[in-house]
Amino acid sequence: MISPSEEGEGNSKRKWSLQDFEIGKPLGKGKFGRVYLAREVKSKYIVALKIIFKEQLEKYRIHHQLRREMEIQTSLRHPNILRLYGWFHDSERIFLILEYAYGGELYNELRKHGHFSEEQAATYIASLTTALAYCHEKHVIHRDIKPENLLLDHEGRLKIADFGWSVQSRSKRHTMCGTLDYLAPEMVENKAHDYAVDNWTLGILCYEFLYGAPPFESESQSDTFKRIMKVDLSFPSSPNVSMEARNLISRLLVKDSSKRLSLQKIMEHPWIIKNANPTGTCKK
Ligand SMILES: Nc1ncnc2c1ncn2[C@@H]1O[C@H](COP(=O)(O)OP(=O)(O)OP(=O)(O)O)[C@@H](O)[C@H]1O
Repeated sequence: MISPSEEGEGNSKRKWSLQDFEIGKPLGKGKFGRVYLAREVKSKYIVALKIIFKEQLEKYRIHHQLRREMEIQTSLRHPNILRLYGWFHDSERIFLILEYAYGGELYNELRKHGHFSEEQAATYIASLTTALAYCHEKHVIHRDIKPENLLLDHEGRLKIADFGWSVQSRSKRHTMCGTLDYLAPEMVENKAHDYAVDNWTLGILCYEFLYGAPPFESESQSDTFKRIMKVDLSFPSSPNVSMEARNLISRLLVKDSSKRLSLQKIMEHPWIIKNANPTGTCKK
């Protein structure tokens, strides 16, 4: 079966419309739209159709952001990045034709189990690392990697979704964005930042995957802020978390962004080598 994109390159040759799809059950609701399971009539290919109301985009003045998100996501081809096959619109709505992630949000898995095993956590971190290396090669910094933006396919393979906050750039950035818990010190302080912000986030996620909560979580935003700035990191005693895992986390949560472990070094780290499943799949 061919995917909608293989019929024509992106949106340039193939013009999609609502008639090309049978709409199925709702998959979820976001801030700006709803997502439905859908099937392309001709190929019977299953996709997720995200519907965004133009009125909402105008109200929140995010049409430029969405356009950027769509352009970035259509240009990326990686097994751990959710495909955006194309888009179309009518007078009121914009429709995004997305790869369907059968396993839903990684966040739900994490909440259901409390934390992941070392094998699962390492597999997700390795998947994220290869996907980010690919993004960085293309000069894309994601900047909003958090469990809610990570989906799972039918084999438990991680897919990065939601490029709303990502930027395509060769220079250091200054914009403030994202949820505080996952932000690197240079972003909290609004200093210039570069690709190493994603490496910090990998450290945060690795901690959260293994312990069930992000490391600097606090009662208030200002306390989280202070803890990030101090890199106030502690490891609760847990029989499930090895010394090697803690070593990797400590080498990513480093204030000086130039001293953080590189993506290549993450892939060579003993904890990843020992625990990550090379197929990238995780059976529950
Ligand atoms: N491609 C997909 N495959 C399966 N489920 C999806 C897919 N995309 C979204 N979903 C589900 O639909 C829900 C809403 O997605 P959506 O992207 O609109 O919300 P969001 O991630 O909260 O983003 P935003 O904050 O930008 O609105 C998600 O929580 C997810 O469970």
